Amino acid sequence: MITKEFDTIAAISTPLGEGAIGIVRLSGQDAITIADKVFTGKNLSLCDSHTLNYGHIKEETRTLDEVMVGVMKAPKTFTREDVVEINTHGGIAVMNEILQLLLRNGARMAEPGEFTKRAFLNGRMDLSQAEAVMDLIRAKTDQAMTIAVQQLDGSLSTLINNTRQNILETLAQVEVNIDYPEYDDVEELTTKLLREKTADFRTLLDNLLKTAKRGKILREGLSTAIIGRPNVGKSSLLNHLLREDKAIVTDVAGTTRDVIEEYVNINGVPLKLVDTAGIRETDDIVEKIGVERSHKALKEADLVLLVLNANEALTPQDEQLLTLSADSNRIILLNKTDLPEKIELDSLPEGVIKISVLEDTNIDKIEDKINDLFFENAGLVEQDATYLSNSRHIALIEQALEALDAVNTGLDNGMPVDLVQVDMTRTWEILGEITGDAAPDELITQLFSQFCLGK
Ligand SMILES: Nc1nc2c(c(=O)[nH]1)N(C=O)[C@@H](CNc1ccc(C(=O)N[C@@H](CCC(=O)O)C(=O)O)cc1)CN2
Ligand SMILES: Nc1nc2c(ncn2[C@@H]2O[C@H](COP(=O)(O)OP(=O)(O)OP(=O)(O)O)[C@@H](O)[C@H]2O)c(=O)[nH]1
Ligand SMILES: [Mg+2]
Repeated sequence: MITKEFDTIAAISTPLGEGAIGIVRLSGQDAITIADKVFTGKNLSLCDSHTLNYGHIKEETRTLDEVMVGVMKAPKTFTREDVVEINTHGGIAVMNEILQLLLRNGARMAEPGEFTKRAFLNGRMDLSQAEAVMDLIRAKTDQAMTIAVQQLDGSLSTLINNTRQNILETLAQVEVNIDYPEYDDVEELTTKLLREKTADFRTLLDNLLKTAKRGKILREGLSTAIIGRPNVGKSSLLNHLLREDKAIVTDVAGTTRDVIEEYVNINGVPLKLVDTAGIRETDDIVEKIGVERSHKALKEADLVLLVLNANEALTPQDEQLLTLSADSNRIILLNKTDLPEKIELDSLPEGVIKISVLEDTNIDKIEDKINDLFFENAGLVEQDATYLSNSRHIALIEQALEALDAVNTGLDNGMPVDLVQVDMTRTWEILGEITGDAAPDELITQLFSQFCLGK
């Protein structure tokens, strides 16, 4: 493996706070020479690879810090270049001064994501794996983490590479048929092959796309709106699910004026809970804006928790909300069942859950129901499954499916095989954008620019 030659970059790779330890990282062909200029201790160029070495960082006679320096020699490193990691005390001033010193000694300030970009450009990982590095850093739940680690490990890459290889082989077979038409029915044979293969690829990509909905929820959270008319106990429910008092709860109708957003974890799935202002006709300007936002939250939500008061008869507002939410993924909650039941159960849709936030009755049933609705009772990520969770990948798989549809349409319309081949080739190219084999430079620049500094 020949690595491309780049200049030597430097950045602080740990958070810029008051950490116990901070890491200032160098990568590039001069990394070790530059580090040796400022490090007193062993001669780093003589050290074994993947060793940690004690010493001091000095600028002439002034000592900047007492450090440990990690040396990793190309090509067996994260970037496939020489990498030096100076483990400093984690103060902002210390890390900054050491970084500046390295820059004065010939290193260049790294751009966001540039270390990972080099790992990609030098062939250590493909684009989907580089994206997984970022997903992993951003993961907020166990499950989002599991998906990212699997992708970093190359699960998606393998699936895409195998499919692309399969497409190439199909295209090659078609070429052979065209070039050596030994049989009279070569046209028929070729069409049959293309049809069968297209169906196979479709099934595979369709199944992959089906994981996307779940993958997206696991990564971004399930946006959940709690709606209901004033005073039914929406904020109480939010607080209960959060196990803390985030929203103000009073017996005054119209207490919540604005939308409150909070995250809770249910079986490893993040719910982005949105508490809304009780929906009612109102003249109060602040409350009015809140109510409009509630309508918006309802429209945008993946899941709606509609709260009704069991202790009161159904009101026209309740009816309105029942209609409004009828097309959403909805769970109807009858709250305050600790009080005498006055609501007419017959007039409600099936599957209502009777709860009491006050007495903590049946709240766990809500969690079960969410599992039923979104994860068919299998909330956990399967260890070996490949999930699509990145919207760029999802869009590309959709495009690849469209290209396969075009192959089918072409075959149906009796188009010449070489024209059908064009759409098959396009499928191959689109899939290549996922792994970066066929990604334009601008895309690569844009993707890595979203990374954090020092990564
Ligand atoms: N200090 C430190 N910790 C870190 C990183 C880092 O760069 N530095 N990483 C950065 O993201 C992650 C670990 N990723 C890494 C991936 C590959 C190699 C590496 O040297 N790979 C060699 C194999 C070396 C060996 O087998 O001994 C290789 O792939 O050839 C190092 C770190 C998380 N923790
Ligand atoms: N008895 C009983 N009271 C409850 C229950 N849940 C909430 N409450 C009470 O109902 C009142 C209203 O609760 P909130 O949570 O503020 O209601 P809300 O739906 O957020 O009201 P708005 O913000 O005004 O729309 C408070 O006095 C709560 O203590 C319950 O399960 N049983
Ligand atoms: Mg409220």
